[in-house]
Amino acid sequence: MDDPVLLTGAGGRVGEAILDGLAEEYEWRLLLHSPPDEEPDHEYMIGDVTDEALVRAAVEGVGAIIHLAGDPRPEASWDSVLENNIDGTQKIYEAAVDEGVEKFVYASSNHAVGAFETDQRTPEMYREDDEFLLDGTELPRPGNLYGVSKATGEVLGRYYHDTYGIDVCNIRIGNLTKGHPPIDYERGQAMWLSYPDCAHIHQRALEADYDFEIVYGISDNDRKYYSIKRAREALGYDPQDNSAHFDGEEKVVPDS
Ligand SMILES: NC(=O)C1=CN([C@@H]2O[C@H](COP(=O)(O)OP(=O)(O)OC[C@H]3O[C@@H](n4cnc5c(N)ncnc54)[C@H](O)[C@@H]3O)[C@@H](O)[C@H]2O)C=CC1
Ligand SMILES: O=C1O[C@H](COP(=O)(O)O)[C@@H](O)[C@H](O)[C@H]1O
Repeated sequence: MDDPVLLTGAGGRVGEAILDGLAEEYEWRLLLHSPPDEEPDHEYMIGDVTDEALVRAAVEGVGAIIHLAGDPRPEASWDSVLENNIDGTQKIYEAAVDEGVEKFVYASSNHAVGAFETDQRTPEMYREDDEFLLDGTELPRPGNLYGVSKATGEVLGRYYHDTYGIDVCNIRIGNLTKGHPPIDYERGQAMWLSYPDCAHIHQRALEADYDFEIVYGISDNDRKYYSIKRAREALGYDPQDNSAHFDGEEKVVPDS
């Protein structure tokens, strides 16, 4: 990717993981919601993704967009996800297709399919010996309004891809936790995404050739109920981390 890459929501956790791993790899344009405490090392703009004029200025001249900005709280209200997640995502897509942006990488979520985790399946589905596996071809099944907004973002991508030809990769991110998997949280361990694997899957989404994809963004955890086969095949994703290699905060299985 030779053109600049717009990273919305750059001041958040996923943005931190991406910039930790890929700061030097691209010419970044960061979209921040509020003024940063420290001067970023990259070009940046400040504003809200629901501000059409700001969004058009942010998108001008970029070749790809990683769209993270939004309300990430599973308990977020309808008013908040409608404005920040759904309207904000539609405004970015509209500006992207008008600008001729090639690739749109969208931060979807495990919560777009959270209602597959039924009382009958849990907690067994979070364990290594359980065979239940979602692969991205299933219909969305959100368990909260935040999940509805993430599924809607995927559908917006489908529309903008089919109508305008923009390449779209929806990454259903699991549980991003820095340094080690979540502790005493089986579900979180099954869908852990390490910071390095988060940067890597986003780099692959910027580099790979595809049309429209829905993939799961988790590390190569022994416990898993999301398949990473499609991410491997479509993107060339090759995760290096596994929550089973940690005992609490300690990594107990060394890198091979
Ligand atoms: N952290 C995780 O484990 C997961 C995150 N995601 C998704 O990844 C994205 C980023 O999440 P995090 O980094 O964890 O959240 P975060 O809250 O740390 O970062 C989100 C950033 O977006 C900004 N933002 C929110 N509304 C905005 C608006 N209307 N205009 C401009 N900026 C706005 C916030 O100020 C914040 O800097 C979200 O879309 C979330 O749904 C999905 C699955 C898992
Ligand atoms: O989509 C998201 O998912 C992660 C993981 O979900 P959780 O139910 O295990 O907390 C969540 O932490 C993050 O805030 C959210 O945006």
